[in-house]
Amino acid sequence: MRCRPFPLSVPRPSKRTALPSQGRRSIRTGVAMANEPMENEQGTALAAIDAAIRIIPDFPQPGILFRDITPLLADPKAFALAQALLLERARSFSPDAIVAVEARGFLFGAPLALDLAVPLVPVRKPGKLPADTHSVDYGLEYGTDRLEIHSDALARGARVLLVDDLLATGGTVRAAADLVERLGADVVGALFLIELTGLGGAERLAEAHIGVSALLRC
Ligand SMILES: O=P(O)(O)OC[C@H]1O[C@H](OP(=O)(O)OP(=O)(O)O)[C@H](O)[C@@H]1O
Ligand SMILES: Nc1ncnc2[nH]cnc12
Repeated sequence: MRCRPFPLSVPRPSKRTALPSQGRRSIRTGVAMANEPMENEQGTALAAIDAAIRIIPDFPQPGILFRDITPLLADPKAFALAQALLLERARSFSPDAIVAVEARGFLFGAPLALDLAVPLVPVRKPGKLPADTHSVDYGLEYGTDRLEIHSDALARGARVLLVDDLLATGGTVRAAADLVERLGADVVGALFLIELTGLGGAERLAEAHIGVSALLRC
């Protein structure tokens, strides 16, 4: 395994809040389980997810080790495992809305919003959203960019879970959090497939009081 599994850093849903459909289910089959040891099954699933992520050196520029999720997307079993584990974590935040960041964040955020039956709100690159927007500039591991959100996308006080594929410097999700807060909603956490450690992302989000959960740490 090239990345380390990142254990649950948020409380599991309590029996009180768990719906019948939220009970423990086999990651492989989706079937409810009685006493199977969750940790071993998670470890196996995380190893399969990790194995489906390809590392491309020097993309998009020299010195960057690019984590390519396209083999994961092309492997329905590994993709389903990743979504099942992300869903378990997402539930524990009890979000009212999922805010997902263009483009790769959409791939993981959209199925989570459907499974949780909460609104999906896209945060997009500039010039893509047709109605009135708020925008913010931010820095990337490789370059700078701007993000936008529709001004009417979130209710004031909504509990928002931010979703993206990967946390590097934290600039993207910090910018998305700024947009959410400008709309008067509350960021309850940030969920990732991969956290790259050593780039200060989790620390940067902690400064903004945003807790991070990720399936893999690299
Ligand atoms: O933590 P950070 O340093 O901000 O980096 C992480 C962001 O970088 C990547 O997106 P990218 O901007 O490359 O866009 P894409 O999803 O459209 O490929 C990735 O999907 C995250 O959104
Ligand atoms: N190293 C990396 N691999 C994939 N996506 C990224 N986004 C920012 N840094 C990245």
